[in-house]
Amino acid sequence: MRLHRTLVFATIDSLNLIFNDDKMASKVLKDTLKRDKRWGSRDRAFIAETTYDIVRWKRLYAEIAEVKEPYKREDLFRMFAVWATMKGIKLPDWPQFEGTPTRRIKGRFDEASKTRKVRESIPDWLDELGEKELGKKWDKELAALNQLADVVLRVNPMKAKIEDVENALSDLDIRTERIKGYPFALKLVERANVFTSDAFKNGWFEVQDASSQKVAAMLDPQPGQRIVDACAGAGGKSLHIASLMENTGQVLSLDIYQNKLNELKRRARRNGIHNIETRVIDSTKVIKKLIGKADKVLLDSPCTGLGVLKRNPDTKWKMNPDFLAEITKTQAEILDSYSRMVKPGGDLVYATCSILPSENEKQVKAFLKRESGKDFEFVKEEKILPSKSGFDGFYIALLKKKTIED
Ligand SMILES: C[S@@+](CC[C@H](N)C(=O)[O-])C[C@H]1O[C@@H](n2cnc3c(N)ncnc32)[C@H](O)[C@@H]1O
Repeated sequence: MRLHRTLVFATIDSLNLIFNDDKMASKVLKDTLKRDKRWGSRDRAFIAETTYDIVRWKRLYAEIAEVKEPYKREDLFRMFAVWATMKGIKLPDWPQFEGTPTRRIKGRFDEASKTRKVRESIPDWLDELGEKELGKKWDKELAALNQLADVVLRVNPMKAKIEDVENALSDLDIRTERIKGYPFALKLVERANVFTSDAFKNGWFEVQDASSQKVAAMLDPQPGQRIVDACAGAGGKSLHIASLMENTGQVLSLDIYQNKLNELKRRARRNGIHNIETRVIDSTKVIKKLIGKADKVLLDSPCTGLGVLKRNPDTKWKMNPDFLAEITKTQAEILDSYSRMVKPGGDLVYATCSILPSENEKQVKAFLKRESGKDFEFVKEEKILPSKSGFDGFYIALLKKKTIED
């Protein structure tokens, strides 16, 4: 592989914004990739994949390159040189790479790999937290969370059948595979930009990880029901739920951010979905008005996002040790307050994209012991571990609200 100056420079610029200006990787890349219209899909893929790789392995590469934060521009080039050397890519004779000790890099890699937190490239506090919460399982999960995420699609049954999407993408030379046990999922055999396809523009599918597709399945929405998706965000789960209800009944999608709900509405239009109504939670009244009104409530709760590190590797650098305490408090408040929307005999699904017991099963157990949870009983839960599923880490619990006679 030959390295192109503009692409390497765009990668270095992106890393500078992510590491030194605390910008989110996804947002930085979105902007960077708009910079030059002449870039083809391979050029864009190079910038995005290389940037994400170096973000994922930041601690390991920094240790090998012997650079410390805040990274100067030449430090970022040294980290890039480590990335290229580890991939077996020959460095060009640019001044930025002068004197790179290519042979020593491999030796330093072996040395650095002896310590888990350096080998797996994770901050000390997060490594300690993972071990405290997951014990021996942490080793395997941490390694799995450093694997590149697959691109998984969810076919929208309101617009297309799974074979329609397979054929449409195959016409564009994009190969897909079905995933056993996930009726609407298609996995891309190789990464590709599917967003420019007509099939996507016409709402035939959304990009949604396989584990995330299990959340609506656990909720088991039925046509005609009234379902509240209380932390709906941009609507990944709302769209799935609404499509399973075949555009009947009502999905009420709530969030504290109006801009996310606006995006949800745009996606619903593209998906041909008409049974979603959005409401921003701007006061406690929004929830109060809905007490006892929903057949089912989904709490796809805000969380540390530790289950989706393979997709968002910058989370591990942006999170801080206080965040877990803050977020578990919010999760408990959400459970206490929003569970009141479930009608007697109705269902409550609590989900996170985390693998930490304190955000998951411990949170549910504590809720069931509190006054607010006394009318609910535990039905089942699924703990999806990245090492076992190969997809994102998720937790999903189903609780039932007792009927008045109970
Ligand atoms: C895990 S994300 C939801 C993802 C979304 N359900 C999807 O499938 O695309 C959690 C969401 O909870 C929202 N949120 C945070 N605090 C909240 C609160 N107190 N009440 C309701 N939503 C909240 C966030 O804005 C975020 O969109």
